[in-house]
This record gives sequence, structure tokens and C-alpha cells, in this order.
Amino acid sequence: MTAASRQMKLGAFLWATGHHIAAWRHPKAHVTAGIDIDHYIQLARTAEAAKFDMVFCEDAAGLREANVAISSQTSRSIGFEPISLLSALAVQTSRIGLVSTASTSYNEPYGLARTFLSLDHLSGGRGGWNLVTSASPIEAANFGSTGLRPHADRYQRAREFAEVVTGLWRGKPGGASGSGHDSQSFSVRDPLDLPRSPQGAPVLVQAGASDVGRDLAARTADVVFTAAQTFEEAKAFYDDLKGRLAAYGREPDDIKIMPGVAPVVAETTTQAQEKYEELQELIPDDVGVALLSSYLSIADLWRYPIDGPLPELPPSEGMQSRQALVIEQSRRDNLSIRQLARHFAGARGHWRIVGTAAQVADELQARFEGGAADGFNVMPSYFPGELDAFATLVVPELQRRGLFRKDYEGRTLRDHLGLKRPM
Ligand SMILES: Cc1cc2nc3c(=O)[nH]c(=O)nc-3n(C[C@H](O)[C@H](O)[C@H](O)COP(=O)(O)O)c2cc1C
Repeated sequence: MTAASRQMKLGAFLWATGHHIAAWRHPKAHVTAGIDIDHYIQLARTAEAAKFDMVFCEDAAGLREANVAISSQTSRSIGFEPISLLSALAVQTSRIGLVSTASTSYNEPYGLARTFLSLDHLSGGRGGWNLVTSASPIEAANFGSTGLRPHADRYQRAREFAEVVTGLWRGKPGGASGSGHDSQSFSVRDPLDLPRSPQGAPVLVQAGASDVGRDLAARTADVVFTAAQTFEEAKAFYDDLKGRLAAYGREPDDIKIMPGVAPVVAETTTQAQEKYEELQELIPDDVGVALLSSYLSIADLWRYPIDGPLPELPPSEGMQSRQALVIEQSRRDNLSIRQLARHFAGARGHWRIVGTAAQVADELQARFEGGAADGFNVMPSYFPGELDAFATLVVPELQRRGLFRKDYEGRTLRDHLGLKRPM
């Protein structure tokens, strides 16, 4: 594809009532959305009609806010297990990709390889796995009593896990060698009980942005989901990751980097700003501080004066990349704990754009053409309203500019993303 015809990739990141932490309190939100299949079918069809590359689901096997004791947050936590959900959406859609998060810490590679390859066959080659190592102690507590494994151990396991899974997807009984896989972590004797995927292999997405996380992505991923606030952060991440590919015999275009973006879009700038402020006003301070605490892996942030600065923090065993991003923002903009909490609660650490369709398109175009992204994982503030707004206002604007497809050309997720079929 020539530079002139390069088009951005778009994911529709689905999440129950919406991505804004107070989404469920919005007057137009659908509070029991997380367990309403018709709601998800509607969202997937909206995204497909707008020609998104994929719908995307996050995951954490646990009641996310269980130890926060804030009942107001739990409506965000209630929802379907995402691979089951996507299997249902597979038969209600025909072109859009279906990507779910699943953890390398709480699964076994043979089972997960089989589940995703089944999703891929069910959907005619539209499946994808977002590999995460899982950073939450809440989730760890549901899988044994030993707690969260150290960051380095999680990634060591993830690397081997990915090798076994991708081997199985290529018809081998685990591992690149093809002669079975036997190590301390995993032992796999046979190939899968399924033929190869219609797209060669499900798409492998990776979310994890620390140094080892990036290395794992460079080694194995087709798509990288990431969080960046500023253009400079996004560009530095993009250049760094693309620069790591050569070491693994890969080309820069073999990986699509898709940062999250949380747009609030309306017909006029004033309306968009009002919409955003309406949502921000719905965030209780304790909810904002609780979320910030989880990003910083610090249990007692509430002990510090809410209008004072962040305290000095030890390096995280949880999400190192997100902790670094929060600290960087607090120092850069000299924000108090309350201001930071509000800032991050809204978009959960992702990039926020508030404006008209043209303004949102300008910003996306600048990052896309400036070499800071290959596309974006769109995180609507509340559903279905903000996905509808993006689909009806922003997508046509991107299409007019030649930056996004007007129709699907291929049938598989790899086709949409412009990814090679694996050997
Ligand atoms: C953009 C982004 C999205 C993520 N989504 C999830 C998720 O849905 N579930 C989850 O358990 N972890 C998620 N993670 C965290 C991963 O578990 C990742 O392995 C963790 O951040 C630790 O790695 P890191 O320090 O390399 O970022 C995400 C991380 C990033 C950067």
C-alpha cells in the first residue's frame, strides 16, 4: 500500500455502559447493558455498518471494584465473559473482526488456543486474541492464594504461552519445533482438534507497554493496543516498538499500533464541551481516587490530602506502563490528586478528544499522518449514544478525507487490517 492510500484502522472498544467511569449514571446510559445481548448486537451492528475493523473487549476475571466497596462502580463490572459474548456476536454479524482479551496468567495455552480458533472458525476468520498478563490482585485472588505473580514472571510465562498458542494455530503440537512442547510451565503433546483458521491464524493483539511488554509485542503481536496521552508519548512508543521488529526478522508494517482514544463528539464545540462536563460532574471523588489508586498500585492514596500532589511512589508490580503515564502527567501539569483522579477517571488513562467531527478527525489525522498510530481503538464514553455519534459524525468525515474505508474489501480480520497470512 502506498503512503497516499494508507488508511487508518478502527476498533470499537465495547464495554457495558461505556468507558467513562460515570457512564452508568448518565441519563442516556443503559444501566444493565453488561448482561443484555441485544445491546451488544446493536453495538456490533453499528460498528459493522460504519466499517470498523473490529469490535474489541477487555477482560478481568473478577469483580473489579470488589475491594473498593463503592457500589456505584460495580455496574461497570457486571458483564458477560467476552469470548462467549463474541461467539454470539459472530453469528449476528458478517464482516467485522471480533477481538477479546484473555490472560496468560490464568489460562493454559492449549485450552485458549482452541477457544480462539473456534471463535475464528465460527466467524469465518474474524477472530483475534488480545494477550494480557493481567495486573490486578483482585483477579489473582480468584485463581489460587498466592497473589499476583511478579511482573517479570508474568511476562516470562506470557512469552512461552504465546509461542505454544501460535504453534498450535499453525497446526503444530505446541511450540515452533512442531514436536510437542514440554517445559516447566507447559506440556502439550498433540495438535488442536481443529483445522487451520480461514485467515491462517487468529489475529494476535498485545496490550502491555513496559519494556518486556514491548519486546513480547515485537516478537509475536499483529496489533498493539496502547494508551498515550500526548502526541510525543504516542510517537515515542510507535517508533520504539516499530524499531524493535527488525531484531525478530519482521517489517514495520507487520504490526499495527492502535492507541485508545476516548472522543466526545457533537455538532458544535460548545455542545461537545457540555457533554463532556456533564459526564465529569457525575464522577464521585472517591470513585476517581479509587481508580487512580489501582493504576498506581497504591492502596492508601486516600490518606493523602486530595488537593495536594501525588506522593513519591515505588515502582509498580502491576501496570508499570500506566503508573509511569500517571506520574508523568501529574508532574507535567502540576496536578493535585483530585485533578489527576478526575482526569484519568474520564478516559481511564487514554487520550481524550472533545470537539466536533472535524476537530476529532483533525486530531486523529495528525497522529495517524504524524507517524504516531496506525489506527485507533475507539472508546465511547457511554453506549449506545457515543458510538452512534462517532459512527454518524466522525466516520463520514474520515471517509471524506480518504482516511478510512467506505466498504470492506476482504472477509477476514487480517484482510481488514492489511496483515499477512501467517505461514
Ligand atoms: C492499553 C492497555 C490495555 C490493557 N487491557 C487489559 C485488560 O483488558 N485486562 C487485563 O487484565 N489487563 C489489561 N492490560 C494490562 C496487561 O495485563 C499488561 O499485561 C499489564 O499492563 C502489565 O504490563 P505492562 O506493565 O507491560 O503494561 C492492558 C494494558 C494496556 C497498556
